Amino acid sequence: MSATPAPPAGGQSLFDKLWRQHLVAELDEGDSLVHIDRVFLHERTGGVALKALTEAGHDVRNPRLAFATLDHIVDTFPGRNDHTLMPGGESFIRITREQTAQRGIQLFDLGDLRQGIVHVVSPEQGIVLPGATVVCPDSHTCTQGALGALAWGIGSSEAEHALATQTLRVVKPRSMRVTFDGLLPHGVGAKDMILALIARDSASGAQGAVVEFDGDAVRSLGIEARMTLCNMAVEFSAFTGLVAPDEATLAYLEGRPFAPQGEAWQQACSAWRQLRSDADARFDAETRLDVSRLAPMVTWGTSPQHAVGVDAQVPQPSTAADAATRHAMDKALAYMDLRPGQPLAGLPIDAAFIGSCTNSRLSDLRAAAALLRGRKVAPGVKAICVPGSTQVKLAAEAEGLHQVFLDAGFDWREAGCSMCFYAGGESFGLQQRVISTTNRNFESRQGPQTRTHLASPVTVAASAIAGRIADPRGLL
Ligand SMILES: CC(C)[C@H](C(=O)O)[C@@H](O)C(=O)O
Ligand code: SF4
Repeated sequence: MSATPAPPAGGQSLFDKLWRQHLVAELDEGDSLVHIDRVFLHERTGGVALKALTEAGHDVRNPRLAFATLDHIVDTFPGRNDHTLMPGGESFIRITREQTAQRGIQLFDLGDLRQGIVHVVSPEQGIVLPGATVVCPDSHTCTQGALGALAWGIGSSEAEHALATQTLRVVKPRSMRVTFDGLLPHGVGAKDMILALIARDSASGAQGAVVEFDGDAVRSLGIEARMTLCNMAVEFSAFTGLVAPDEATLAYLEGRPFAPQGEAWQQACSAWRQLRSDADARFDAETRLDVSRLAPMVTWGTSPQHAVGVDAQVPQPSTAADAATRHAMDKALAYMDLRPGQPLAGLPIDAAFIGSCTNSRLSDLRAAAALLRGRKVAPGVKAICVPGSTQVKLAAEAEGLHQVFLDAGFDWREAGCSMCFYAGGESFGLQQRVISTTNRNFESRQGPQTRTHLASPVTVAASAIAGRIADPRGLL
């Protein structure tokens, strides 16, 4: 172990600054010990981590800095109770309740108005804050980087370490900046931006880097849309994603239950206004993407990198750069039951899903509802809307959005992950074709042999009405 070196003058990225602020010590073998400001847990992985900690005889270092929610396997059916469709799922719920109660950790349980998907409720409650380090045993923790935090997904044993010590051992990741230039066309949003980036640079494009998203197109996104952008950083193989906080971030956080109040709020704002990359910051990698002519994006295959504009055709594996890519494309097309050169628009769908930590916030539901108002889901299409949190659900209901979804023919559910992730219970059915606002289109992700097409909320809404993959632009 050695003393922390003096900070280099200038040239620091936001990530460098956050890293330095949290560095406790440099350890051997290139590891660093970093302070962890918040640990968030959910019932699928968090209860197990707490139980292991109990069995090992360790205390939770600071229970007030740990939070838990029920989201992954709980039912989302209206009038739900503790029942879950996941075989054996009740034990995950029970263990999470027992362990959080024993440890004095706040749990956002069913019936608690703060319940919802972990990455939706953490910003909503003001638990994640600019400049904070936040970890959760869940890969989409990167979502929370949208607030200017260093937030990343960890494994269960790391969660135990973080709970017991309020620190983690980490090898400092490399850094990358992605600048989105231009202004987004009407009907095109954050989901399309991130799918376009991953499609262009591949699902391994970030190679474990902390990716800072910047540029005019990012600055003009609302905070919830920035969460959509950061949510899929992990699908780009990033360590995490983040956006430097600005006045919009501060306005979003002001008055949230766990955000600082009064004098402490003013002090926090002064510190947060310093959180940005220096003009001469150096990154290990840099790339840019102009969004001014971007089309709504839809995936055709089984990786988020298999995405094209909704007005484009399924690509030809014969044009792939190498044999491995060609083979992967052939396999994806066989799974998806598609032919090279086939137009994506017009492809009949069986189901439409609006939800998940990618696209289930109030702004997502408003955008979809604006398109659905006065229209009906095509006959034979199963359409489901699952708000990301109980707060989102209540806010949507207060605006009458639930009625728009119900009138159109959508199910209106309780908050949770639901069919974003097949937990062994509810699914769309064998080989059903689903257009979905989620973040993963892997084989069987939404149920056995389900064929998932990822898209934005407006593209999913337009497709639900058409009964086929459809371009939302003419309908907005
Ligand atoms: C179950 C959980 C560990 C998992 C994750 O880490 O992301 C899930 O949230 C997912 O989206 O696949
Ligand atoms: S909504 Fe989906 S991606 Fe997000 S945490 Fe839940 S299962 Fe994972």
